[in-house]
Amino acid sequence: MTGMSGAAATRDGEAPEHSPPCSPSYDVTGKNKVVTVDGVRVKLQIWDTAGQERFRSVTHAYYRDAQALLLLYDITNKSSFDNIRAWLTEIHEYAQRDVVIMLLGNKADVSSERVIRSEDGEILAREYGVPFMETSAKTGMNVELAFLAIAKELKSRALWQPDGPHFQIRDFVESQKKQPSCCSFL
Ligand SMILES: Nc1nc2c(ncn2[C@@H]2O[C@H](COP(=O)(O)OP(=O)(O)OP(=O)(O)O)[C@@H](O)[C@H]2O)c(=O)[nH]1
Repeated sequence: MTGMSGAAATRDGEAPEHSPPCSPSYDVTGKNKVVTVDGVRVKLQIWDTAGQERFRSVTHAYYRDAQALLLLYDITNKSSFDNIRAWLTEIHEYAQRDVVIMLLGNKADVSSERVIRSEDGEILAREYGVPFMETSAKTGMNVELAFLAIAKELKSRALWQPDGPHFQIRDFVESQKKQPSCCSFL
């Protein structure tokens, strides 16, 4: 999966306030995920874009109401990485100003075909002030962590108090993320 996925959170059992409209370009089925954060079940309603090639035709309504956006590139595909800047420009223009953004470099299991270094993802993420990690949908590396971090951030915002502790999503991701096992070809 490359491109963008959006998420909106509710406490489990509540109906989401906003849903993306129906379109053949988006998979809006079967993507609800419940994450338990400190005893609170947070339901994430997740939807995907169909792939980076079609990002220009994305209907902005799909992510206008998203509370979180996961931007995925494929570490074996340079154009998917190059498209991330265009996604970020779109987000800046059309998404909610306080949307939670996370950058993910997927397919970290196929190190032999890697063309994007982990540092390149880190540099891009730092430039935009967003958390970053590499993932593998195949092995599951860091996948649960990505959803957990989003759920924690959204729960923290929902329960925000001026004097309360503030969850720092970037620190959390940095402290928890696993690095891909390195590097049989080096
Ligand atoms: N090895 C490996 N393969 C993956 C991983 N994630 C996805 N794939 C494979 O990559 C291919 C494309 O995955 P998709 O999820 O369809 O990617 P997409 O960018 O959403 O593609 P479109 O929806 O067709 O635009 C599939 O064959 C997946 O099995 C991963 O982390 N590791």
